[in-house]
Amino acid sequence: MTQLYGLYGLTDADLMPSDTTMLEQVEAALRGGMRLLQYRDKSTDGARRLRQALALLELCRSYDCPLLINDDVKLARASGADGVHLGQGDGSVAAAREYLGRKALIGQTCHNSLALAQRAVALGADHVAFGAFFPSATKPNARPAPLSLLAEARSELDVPVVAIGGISVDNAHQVLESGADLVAVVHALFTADDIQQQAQRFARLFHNL
Ligand SMILES: Cc1ncc(COP(=O)(O)OP(=O)(O)O)c(N)n1
Ligand SMILES: Cc1nc(C(=O)O)sc1CCOP(=O)(O)O
Ligand SMILES: [Mg+2]
Repeated sequence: MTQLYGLYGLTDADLMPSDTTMLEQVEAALRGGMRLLQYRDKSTDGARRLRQALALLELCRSYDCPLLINDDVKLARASGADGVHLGQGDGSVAAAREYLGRKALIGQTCHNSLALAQRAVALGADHVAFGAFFPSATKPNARPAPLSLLAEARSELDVPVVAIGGISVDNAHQVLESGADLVAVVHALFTADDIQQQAQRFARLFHNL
């Protein structure tokens, strides 16, 4: 079973406008030690989304890094990705578990609510995400979540806990010391001048725990 731990990168179509830039940036993060990737793309071009998911999957496989698809269980199954990430409005976790099978990785956004996380796990999620812990350039209107929630989640839940929202190399220690198992990052990772080195900086924070 995959151990979920470490740096969790999310792709961003604005920062990665072509397949080539996306794959280059993701590969740099993988070389630096990224341990989980989410393909997050809000476009409606199904052919492009399938092509990109397949290309990411091939790349991720060569680094032994699982790939999750944001929002879209059908694309997760069609591409053969390792699983899916669902928001509260993205369909049922139980239906996703049924559709993708028992080995699939299924994460759900739980905002600032332990109750939502307990429900997600009861319905079949194998990891949960809380946020936003800091102001996010990618999602400026994300609902804030307190650091104290991470310790509570750690003691109440038996699944890996993801922290997201405005996480940087400088503030990540706060969510890690509070109990997060993974830090999910867009801006502070993929806008770095040297993405590989930036991923290494994030990865080192986990070694020092
Ligand atoms: C790891 C992780 N956590 C939270 C989210 C946000 O999901 P959601 O609320 O469905 O919003 P969108 O990302 O779909 O805009 C996430 N994608 N990944
Ligand atoms: C996709 C997403 N979801 C969030 C939530 O709080 O649920 S914050 C967020 C964006 C994360 O990007 P960055 O690292 O640039 O802040
Ligand atoms: Mg969503």
